[in-house]
Amino acid sequence: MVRLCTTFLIPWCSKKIVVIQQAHLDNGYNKSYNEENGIKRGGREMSKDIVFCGGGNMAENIIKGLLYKKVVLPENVTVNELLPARCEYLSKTYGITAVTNADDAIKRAGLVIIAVNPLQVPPVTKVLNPLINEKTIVLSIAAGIPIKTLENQLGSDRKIVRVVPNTLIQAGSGYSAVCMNGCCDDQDKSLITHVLDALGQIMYLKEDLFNSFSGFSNVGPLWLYKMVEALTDAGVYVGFSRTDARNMVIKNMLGTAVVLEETGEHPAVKVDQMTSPGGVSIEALKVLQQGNFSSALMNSVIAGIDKANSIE
Ligand SMILES: NC(=O)C1=CN([C@@H]2O[C@H](COP(=O)(O)OP(=O)(O)OC[C@H]3O[C@@H](n4cnc5c(N)ncnc54)[C@H](O)[C@@H]3O)[C@@H](O)[C@H]2O)C=CC1
Ligand SMILES: O=C(O)[C@@H]1CCC=N1
Repeated sequence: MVRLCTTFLIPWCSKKIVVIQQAHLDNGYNKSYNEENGIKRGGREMSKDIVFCGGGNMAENIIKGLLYKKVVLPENVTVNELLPARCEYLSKTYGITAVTNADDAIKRAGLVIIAVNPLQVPPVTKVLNPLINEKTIVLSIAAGIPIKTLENQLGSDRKIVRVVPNTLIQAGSGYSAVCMNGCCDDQDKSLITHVLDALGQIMYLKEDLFNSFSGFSNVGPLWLYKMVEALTDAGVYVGFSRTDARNMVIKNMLGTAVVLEETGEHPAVKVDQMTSPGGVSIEALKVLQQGNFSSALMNSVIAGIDKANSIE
């Protein structure tokens, strides 16, 4: 099951609201990848070929997003992946080319995306080095590998982009952080923006904020998943079925996000409005404060950022 975003206009509000709805993988999301299933050739596809080095989870999520949003056509995507079984899966599922040696495709590519684990980056850049040229954009999503390191391996005259990708690509919501070296120009920036737009929102950041971005925004869904889990358990504890409890929590979470985004109000204002004197909410809030909820979250964010700093 994946989630698709649909925009609706609601009567009392001039802005569009994004409503996340569920769709079965086999019924829609996947179909649009495959031209035989009637993919429409819009006018926004990239004219350049994309090569992914590494065809793991992140590469697959990005490919899904790009194909679903029609940023590229399947015939313009090649994956260079070590594992033959993975190549077979990716090419069958998405109609793209996935091979263990993609040297020719790399030579032709406008954009090469490094999507291997950080320790696997040096062997990949060694392969790329003789195959890319000063026009190729090399975009790396490898956590904790700075642009300087990539420049050392590929040449400081190469166009290099570093991205910490959104972890909620499936929902098309969540920020990706981007920075690029001095070889990239405005045209490269608009191409990268166009590509990353398909995954969610984009934030251009100085590279020295990347570890903080990883520990705060990229890890972000983790705290929300844990909150859904804990609240669902609480719902079960007080007698609701697990399904009902989960549904209630998820709708509350979606609704809360919509209210905050649409009104721009501080969450404390909304809490003030909910807490009637001597009522139920203020009682719940008192006990939550005793559990040091805010402090636990802040410490957890800091721990993630510390870890990111220690890896780099
Ligand atoms: N998983 C996540 O939520 C996030 C991951 N990242 C970064 O994305 C990168 C990829 O992560 P995942 O997709 O989760 O890893 P993964 O382990 O699922 O995928 C890596 C793939 O690269 C292949 N590979 C290894 N060496 C290769 C080589 N020399 N040539 C071609 N293919 C090779 C492996 O066989 C594997 O399929 C990592 O650097 C990670 O730091 C960044 C943000 C979030
Ligand atoms: O845990 C990690 O290393 C990365 C950062 C956010 C998601 N995965």
